Amino acid sequence: MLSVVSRSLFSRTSGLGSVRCFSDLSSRFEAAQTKLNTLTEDPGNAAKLKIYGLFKQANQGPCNIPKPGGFNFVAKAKYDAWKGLGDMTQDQAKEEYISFVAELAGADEPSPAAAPAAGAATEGLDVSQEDGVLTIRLNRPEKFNALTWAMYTAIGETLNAAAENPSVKVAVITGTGKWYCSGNDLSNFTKNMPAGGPQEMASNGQKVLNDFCDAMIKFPKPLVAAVNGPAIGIPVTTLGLCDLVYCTDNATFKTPFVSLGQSPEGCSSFIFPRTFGFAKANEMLLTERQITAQEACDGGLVTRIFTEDRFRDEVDKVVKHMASLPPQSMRISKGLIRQEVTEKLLEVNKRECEVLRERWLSDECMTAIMNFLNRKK
Ligand SMILES: CCCCC/C=C/CC(=O)SCCNC(=O)CCNC(=O)[C@H](O)C(C)(C)COP(=O)(O)OP(=O)(O)OC[C@H]1O[C@@H](n2cnc3c(N)ncnc32)[C@H](O)[C@@H]1OP(=O)(O)O
Repeated sequence: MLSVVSRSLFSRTSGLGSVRCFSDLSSRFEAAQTKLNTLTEDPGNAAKLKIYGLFKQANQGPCNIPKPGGFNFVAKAKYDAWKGLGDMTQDQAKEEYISFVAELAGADEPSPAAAPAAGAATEGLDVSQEDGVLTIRLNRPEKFNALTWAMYTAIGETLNAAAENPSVKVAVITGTGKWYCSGNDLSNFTKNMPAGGPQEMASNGQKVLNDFCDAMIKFPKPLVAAVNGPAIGIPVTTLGLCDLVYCTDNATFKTPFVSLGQSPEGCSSFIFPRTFGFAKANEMLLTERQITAQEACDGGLVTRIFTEDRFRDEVDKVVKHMASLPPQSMRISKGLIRQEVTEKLLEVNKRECEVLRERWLSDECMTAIMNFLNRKK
C-alpha cells in the first residue's frame, strides 16, 4: 500500500532553484515554488506526486533514472509521477507546475483568477472559472443582454487579469437566455451623461470602448465566443477578435451602425472585408442586412454551428479540450497566428473609437438614439 508521501518530499520539491534565471517563465516558476511553501492545507498524495513529477521534468527534462525495485513504494510512486510526463518539454512542465500551484493556492486564497470576480460583481455579468475555463456570461436577458458601460469595463478587466493568471487556459464569452447580445445598450448615451455634457460623455465612451476591444485584441490565450442566439452590433463585430466562434442554428447577425448614425467598431472595418470579402462585408456594414448562422459560417466569421440542444455540450467539449493542452504551446501558437495583425488591430481600434466619438456627438446619432428610446411612447 503506498505509504503517505512524506511532506519532506513535498518540501524538497519546493526548494528554490539554485540557478537564478531571469526569463519570465523561470521567474514565474520560482515564484510558484515559493507559493507552494505557503500553502496551509496538505493537498494530498496525488497532488504532491504531480508536483514532484512536474518539478523534476521542469528541472531535468524526461525521466532519466531506472525504475526503483523492491518494496520501496514511495520511490516507485515518485518515479511513475516523473516517468508519466513522457517527453513534455521543461518549459511546458514549468507552465503546468505554475498552473497547478495556482489551482492549489486557489483553495487557500483568491487567485488572480478571482480578480474576474470583480466582473461578477458587475450587474448583468456573471464570471466563473472551472477546469481552466473562464466563462464571461452576459446576464441581463430582460434587455437581450445589451451591454452597459460597466459591463464593457468589467469584461476588459476580467480578460486582462485572466491573461496573466496561469490557472486560466481558455476564456469563453456567452449569453443568458434566447439572445447572445443585442449590442450597446442604447440608453448608455443618456445614462452616462457627466457634468461635462455630451463632449465628456463621448470621450469617456471612446476610452471605455477602446479599452474593451484592446483587451480582446491582446488576450494571449484562446478566446471563444459561444453565440447562443441572435446578435446585433458590437457582439457581432468583436467576433472577429475571437479565435473560435460557435453559434446555435437560430443565431442571426446584424450590424446596424449607419442607421444609428454610428460607424463600424470592434475592428470590423478591417476584419470584415478580409473575412467576407468587400462585397459581403459592405452588405453587412452598409446595407445592414441580417445574415443567418449558415451565412456567417460560410463567410468565415463562425467556426461551427450546432443545434440548440447540443450547443452547450459541444462548446464545452472543445474548450475543455483546449484547456487540457500545454499552455505554453497554446500561447506561442496563438501568438504566431496573430502576430501579423495584433499591432494593426490596435491601430484600427484606436481609429474606429476616434471616429465613433465624433459620431456620438452628431445629430444623426442623437436622433436615431432618441427614436429608439421613444419608439414605444
Ligand atoms: C462605451 C460605448 C460603446 C459603444 C459601442 C457601439 C456599439 C454599436 C452597437 O452595438 S449598435 C447596435 C445597438 N443595438 C441595437 O440597435 C438593437 C436595439 N434593440 C432592438 O432593435 C430590439 O430591442 C430587438 C430587436 C433587440 C428586440 O426587439 P423586440 O421587439 O423583440 O423586443 P424589445 O425591443 O421590446 O426589447 C426588449 C427589451 O430589451 C430592451 N433592449 C433590447 N436591446 C436593447 C439595446 N441595445 N439597448 C437598450 N435596450 C435594449 C428594449 O428596450 C426592451 O426593454 P423595455 O422592455 O424596457 O422596453
